[in-house]
Amino acid sequence: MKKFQKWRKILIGTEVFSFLLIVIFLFFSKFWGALGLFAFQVVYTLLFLSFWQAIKHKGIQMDVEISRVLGKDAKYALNFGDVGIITYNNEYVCTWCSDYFKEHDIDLLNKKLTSWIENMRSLFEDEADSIIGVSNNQVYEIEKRPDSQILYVRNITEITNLKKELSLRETVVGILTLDNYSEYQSYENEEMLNEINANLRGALISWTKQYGMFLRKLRGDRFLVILNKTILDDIRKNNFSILQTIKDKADRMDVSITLSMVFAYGTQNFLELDTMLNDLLEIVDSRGGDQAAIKKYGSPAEFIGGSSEKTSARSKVRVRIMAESIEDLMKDSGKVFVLGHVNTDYDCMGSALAISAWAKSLHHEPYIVLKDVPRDHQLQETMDHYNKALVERHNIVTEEEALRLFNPQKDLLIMTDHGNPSISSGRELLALQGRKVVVIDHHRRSEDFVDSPVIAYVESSASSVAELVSELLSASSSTIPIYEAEATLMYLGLLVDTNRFKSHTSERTFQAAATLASWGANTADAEKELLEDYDSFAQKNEIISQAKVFMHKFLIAVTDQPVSRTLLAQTSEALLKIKGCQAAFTIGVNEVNKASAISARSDGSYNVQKIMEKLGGGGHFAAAAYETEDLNVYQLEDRLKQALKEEEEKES
Ligand SMILES: Nc1ncnc2c1ncn2[C@@H]1O[C@@H]2COP(=O)(O)O[C@H]3[C@@H](O)[C@H](n4cnc5c(N)ncnc54)O[C@@H]3COP(=O)(O)O[C@H]2[C@H]1O
Ligand SMILES: [Mn+2]
Repeated sequence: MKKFQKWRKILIGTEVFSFLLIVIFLFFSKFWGALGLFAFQVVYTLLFLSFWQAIKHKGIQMDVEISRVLGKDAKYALNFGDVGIITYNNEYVCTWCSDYFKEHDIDLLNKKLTSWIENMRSLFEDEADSIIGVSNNQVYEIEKRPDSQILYVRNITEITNLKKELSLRETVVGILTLDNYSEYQSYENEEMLNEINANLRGALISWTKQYGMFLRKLRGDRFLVILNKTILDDIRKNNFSILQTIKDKADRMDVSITLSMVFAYGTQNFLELDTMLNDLLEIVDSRGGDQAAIKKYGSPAEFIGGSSEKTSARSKVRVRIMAESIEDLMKDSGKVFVLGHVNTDYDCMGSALAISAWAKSLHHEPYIVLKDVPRDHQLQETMDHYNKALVERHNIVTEEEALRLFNPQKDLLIMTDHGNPSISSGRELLALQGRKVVVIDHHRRSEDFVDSPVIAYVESSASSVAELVSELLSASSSTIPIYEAEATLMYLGLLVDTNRFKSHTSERTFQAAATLASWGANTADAEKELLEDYDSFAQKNEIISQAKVFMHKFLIAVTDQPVSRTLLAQTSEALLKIKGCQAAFTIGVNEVNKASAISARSDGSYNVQKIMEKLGGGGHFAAAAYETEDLNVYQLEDRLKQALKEEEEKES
């Protein structure tokens, strides 16, 4: 319309000019001339206005046909492909459109295009080259030609519906497992087993029937199910209520059996699905069972449930078998290299020392790859205290030194207190071809787990690796040189990881503590090692005073000052002492790498691991953490709050 504005100026110009002429005629008393001119002016104005009105109403429809612009063949091609073309002006008003729109009863000419499909805006604002929009239940794909004001439109309703339908019919395979069932099978009497089968297996079978799944028993405790995406969505909507049903029924019978389910989909390659299911089963098992894991091919796995901390299911038999297997592997290998995690803590160092002593007892040269790796400063102080004994009995080396000594064909790597190569002190060692790895860990296993370990002893039911290792060493028949220094460091690992026997403890934890005491742990002085200096005490209280209540049951404290990860952990632990606080989160800048870090703790009734995993971190049910260089502390606080809210909505 813009270029027609000049016509308005011409009209006004001529009107003024003829008005002046009329005045001049009147001045010279030429009445007839004035009257004639006036009549002409009226007719002229009326004509102009009606022309203007017509343009406004009908638009500047220049009678352009595609066939004239592009030739007849192109017009047929466009008709055949059912493609429409639109041109528009700077105000995003349609200035011309092809016959396609008339044929489909879409009236666009001279209308704002966004009034037809709202999200076309992103095309105009150059945010996207093509969009998918919906109008009148029809789905259109609209593409913009670069550097011009032309749009191509295609109706993709049918394809979209087919795709949706296809994805709903997509095959999903799953495996359902009753955790711990096999233990009962070996120890319980026939009568009890019958009751378990009738109650738990019965409930499971009728649940799968209710949803119309295909079900086949693989073992006494394991079932294969085949379903489709629609059914999976239904189960999800129901929040996998069967998990709770099984748990409740088991509670009533006083057996600790829970349900684990894994589902895989997203590929037609059944071998691929098989691998996905096996991986998921392992992950779910090492996360403690009682949960569902779903994985779409190519996307990260999603975990649902797991709202109970699994009670210890690690049988004495399993401990003995593990101890024997690890020992055999050490015997068959050359040197043994023990790897820990960065930000080394008591548990990691204590268990590394114990494994080093174990290897030594089998006459193998052990190396602990934890030299020059950032470590907790209290740990450093304790190690300084025991320096003489430690230097005498252990080789602590840098990764560089280890790389020179390491022979991938013969030597053995043992990862302790971690299973994720990216936080390992031996990242480059782990990347070498043909290396043999053993993992001993108590963290719930995440997806970033080291590739093809020979043995993975991952027990999330254990309080600490110190607990696991003290059991392993007790089961070994060799005489292991562990004295006060090693035992005290392990005992401190146990103390810190259980927040001084307050969380994540089981009967086995206290047994481990007793074992460590019998090996010479200085339990009386251990507490003293954990005393804080005044500065960190003051800093901690300063952060605590900033803490705010969130959603009535969380406490969140934020500081933009550089602090140690340990201080963040200690602050969250301190916040838990406040009444009504189910989970505490402390956010600060990690003094080592300047990343924004969160340390999360719960009183055991809330799963903080789930929240940290949602952000990209990990940990355990009651103690978890996350670190990122992409957000500042306040942005991280917002992300955390959002995650807490989302989780709450999901739960309700
Ligand atoms: N970037 C990340 N991504 C994914 N997961 C992450 C992560 N950073 C930490 N985690 C996980 O979160 C758990 C808690 O870490 P956080 O730093 O709060 O707490 C750590 C550590 O800061 C704290 N700590 C170390 N020395 C301490 C001391 N002297 N006094 C008190 N607490 C201490 O004890 C906890 C030992 O944690 P543990 O290794 O068993 O378990 C860790 C680890 O599993
Ligand atoms: Mn640790």
